[in-house]
Amino acid sequence: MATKAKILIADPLSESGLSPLSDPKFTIDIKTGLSEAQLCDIIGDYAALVVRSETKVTAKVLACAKNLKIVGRAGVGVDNIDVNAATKLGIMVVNSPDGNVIAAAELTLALILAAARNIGRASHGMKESKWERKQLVGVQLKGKVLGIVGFGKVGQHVARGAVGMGMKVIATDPYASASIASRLSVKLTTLKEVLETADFLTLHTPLLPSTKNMINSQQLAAMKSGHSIINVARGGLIDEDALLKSLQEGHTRSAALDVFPQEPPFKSASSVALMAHKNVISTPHLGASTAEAQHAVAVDVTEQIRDVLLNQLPRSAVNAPTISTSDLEKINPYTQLIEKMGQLYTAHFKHQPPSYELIFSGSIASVPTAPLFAALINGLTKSISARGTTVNVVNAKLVAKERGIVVQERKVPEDTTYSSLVTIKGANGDIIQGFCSEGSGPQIVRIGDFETNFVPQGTVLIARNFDRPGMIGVVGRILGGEGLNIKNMTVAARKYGNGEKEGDALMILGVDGGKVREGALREIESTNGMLSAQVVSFDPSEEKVLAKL
Ligand SMILES: NC(=O)C1=CN([C@@H]2O[C@H](COP(=O)(O)OP(=O)(O)OC[C@H]3O[C@@H](n4cnc5c(N)ncnc54)[C@H](O)[C@@H]3O)[C@@H](O)[C@H]2O)C=CC1
Ligand SMILES: O=C(O)C(=O)COP(=O)(O)O
Repeated sequence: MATKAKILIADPLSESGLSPLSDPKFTIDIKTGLSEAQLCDIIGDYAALVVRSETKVTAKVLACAKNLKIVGRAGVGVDNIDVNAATKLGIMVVNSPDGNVIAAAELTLALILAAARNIGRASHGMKESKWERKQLVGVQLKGKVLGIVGFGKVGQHVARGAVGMGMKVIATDPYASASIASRLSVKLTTLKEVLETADFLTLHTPLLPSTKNMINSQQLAAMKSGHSIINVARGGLIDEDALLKSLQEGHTRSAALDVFPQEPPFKSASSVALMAHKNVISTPHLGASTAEAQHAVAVDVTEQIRDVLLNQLPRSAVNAPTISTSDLEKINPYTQLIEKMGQLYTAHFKHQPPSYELIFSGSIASVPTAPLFAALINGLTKSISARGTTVNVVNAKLVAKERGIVVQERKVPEDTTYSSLVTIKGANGDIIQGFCSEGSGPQIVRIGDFETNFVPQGTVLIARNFDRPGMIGVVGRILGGEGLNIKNMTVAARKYGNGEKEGDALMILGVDGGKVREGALREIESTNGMLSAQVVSFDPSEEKVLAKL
């Protein structure tokens, strides 16, 4: 990396968690509390952005982020990030799916206890010299039913604690594992049964269009009288006006809320009225706020930012495939190979068929191939896309769809002509083949009907000519006249199709000393005996990169 990659930390992060970024390749700016406009003004300079739940990473912010490769969410929920907009722009979004789970579950347990024993009201009264022993008689948790909506990581840990306190725990989650539930002595059931049986209801789903306002007046009415509701997930899951009405009617006994539709909630009339109710305990989104959780989420995210800025795949991307480090090591040389094969395909065959077969033979057939698909799309579209368009594992599928490119992948592990061979075959039968060797990296072994063996690097001129004496000399003279050197040369003979009957060959020349001008290329092409000529420039900066992101 020639220039330092700039990283913006836009929400408060644990200082101890920043150590993965203490590398001379990076500069870190900490600027918190920025408005959308302020963020738009400065984000263009940054390669990485780190946020928690406060900063809203909107489509507008992302559109201004011309150099942004990655947004790191130091926490679980990514509802403050426009993930779709990021995906379209090829910007990776990563989070920390585990770092604050225990913290969120422990706050939930604290709030269940607080709601059962009126701790908020009692503490508040004591500050006002009120000794309210009679008014604040609570309920016992042992033997009561805890209903969990969303039996993921936080929900499961809450269940462990609640079972430990002698509660009966039931949960609803369409994707929950029955074996985990049974191991934790939790009954998995429908939302209807959870609502009808729970004495305490706790929410642990993400905020999604399908979960927004999932607890509304209808659901509250279905619950038994005297229940308590705890929300340490997201404010938008509960209809606040409906909950306030239910509290006012005494149908809901108490509520404990850590999260609100707008945060801070003080400008929202609904939130303010709800928080003011005597049986509501509220906390300022403290679910993840323990020293341990903040250290864990910061390390989790800064490590991934470091990896992505060094062109490696992260371990928990929200909008890209996750690939193990060992698979990634195997894939890396092939991402370069396939990107170059794609580039060669577009340059040499001068057309883009609507569909391709991407065939992996030998050992490469056994690794996950999503980055290789992305490398193909990048290579095929590189010379014909607007400059600066990023194609990577994040947006490759979208770019392919937009350009109407369909790729069928085929894996043939038993084919071992080479230890690993990659074939790109267009719908009309045009083929490029290549493999990676340990010593010299990517190599091209077939272009169309011609068998060859060359390393795709630097500037390469490919000319098809009738196989007759003097052709190489002509090309050498024209290039020499342009001040260009031929640094290596391979002649590829026809091996496939009509074999030698055509009487032509491919000349593949590595050219040094500058660009091959369009005029020189036309002069070569119009030489008697020459059939076609193209130049492909393989970007030297990409020779060393790992899986392209
Ligand atoms: N207050 C705070 O500071 C914190 C809040 N959170 C919130 O808690 C949420 C849950 O976190 P994790 O358990 O780590 O996530 P998770 O992804 O492990 O679990 C979420 C579960 O919700 C389930 N789900 C989705 N839609 C559902 C529906 N309609 N009905 C029932 N279940 C549904 C999913 O199948 C999944 O099992 C996060 O999305 C985040 O918004 C997380 C950490 C801290
Ligand atoms: O991780 C989550 O989803 C949280 O809600 C934690 O939010 P925070 O990082 O504390 O702003």
